[in-house]
Amino acid sequence: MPTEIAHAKLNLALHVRARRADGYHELETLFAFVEAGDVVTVDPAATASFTIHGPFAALLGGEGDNLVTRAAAAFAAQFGGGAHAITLEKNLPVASGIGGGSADAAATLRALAGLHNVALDDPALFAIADALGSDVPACLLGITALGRGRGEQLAAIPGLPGMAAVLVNPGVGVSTAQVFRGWDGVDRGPIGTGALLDIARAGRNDLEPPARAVAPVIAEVVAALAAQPGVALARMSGSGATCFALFEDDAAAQAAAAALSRPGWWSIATRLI
Ligand SMILES: C[C@@](CO)(OP(=O)(O)O)[C@H](O)COP(=O)(O)OP(=O)(O)OC[C@H]1O[C@@H](n2ccc(N)nc2=O)[C@H](O)[C@@H]1O
Ligand SMILES: Nc1ncnc2c1ncn2[C@@H]1O[C@H](COP(=O)(O)OP(=O)(O)O)[C@@H](O)[C@H]1O
Repeated sequence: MPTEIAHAKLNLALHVRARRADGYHELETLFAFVEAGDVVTVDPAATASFTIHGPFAALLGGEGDNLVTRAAAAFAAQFGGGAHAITLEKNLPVASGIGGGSADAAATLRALAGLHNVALDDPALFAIADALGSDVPACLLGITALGRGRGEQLAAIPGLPGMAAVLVNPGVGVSTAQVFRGWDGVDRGPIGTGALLDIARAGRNDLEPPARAVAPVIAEVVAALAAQPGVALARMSGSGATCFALFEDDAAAQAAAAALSRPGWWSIATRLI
């Protein structure tokens, strides 16, 4: 049964550079992925079906409109391949800045591409990902990369595989569009050059102030992560509200995840891939 992990995405830094006429924003972002993720399974079937289960399934409001089924429909329109039985194990919080929906769509495309002998670097597959959302091309590749444009212009960069990471979501969903609308319009400059951890630490997430205005608890989460022993970087990811921290070792990450376990909060220790 073709199974793909929809790895959670982190924005180790996210610089908003300009507002565009098409309603999107010009970004520079350091994309990284962690081991933790949703799980998508795709099987050829006589009739199409889609089921969601897992800890955050209820937050998706049923099996109707979903980035997984949208990805499957776009794949079928382009490449054919017949009907599929698709399941989604929803382990990641929804609308949370770690690209859960984007990662699910990308995992669906990877599974279908594998089943139907479509190369992962097929430009038509990339075009489907691009049309599904700004983060879907990055999730399709699933590698550490510098993203430009609205996030779809990708250049691979050396990552930090195995580095310990903690993800914490304070249980509030925030709208990506609303957070972008709250950006103050000030271009604070590009991401630097050098080793990933150095340029990430020297960078910032320009969406953190507008996200904090929507969900003030984000400031508390970042401060709590930054105060943990062994922390190398603590920041909000994407448009929030999930925050992450990178740690010297797994033991420090596990201790931090335990220290940040509060009622209504989701926290996990994982690793960069
Ligand atoms: C902020 C980021 C950073 O990686 O991540 P998330 O918070 O979603 O995880 C992404 O840029 C989000 O990408 P994605 O979630 O795919 O967004 P899309 O569906 O393309 O766009 C949703 C809305 O966000 C705004 N948007 C998105 C991307 C961008 N570069 N500029 C924008 O202004 C637009 O208002 C758009 O209508
Ligand atoms: N499979 C999916 N998983 C998560 N969200 C989905 C999915 N399909 C559609 N969505 C919708 O996409 C929106 C963005 O979700 P998500 O990708 O989790 O957030 P973000 O892009 O902020 O990380 C949510 O509001 C949700 O309703």
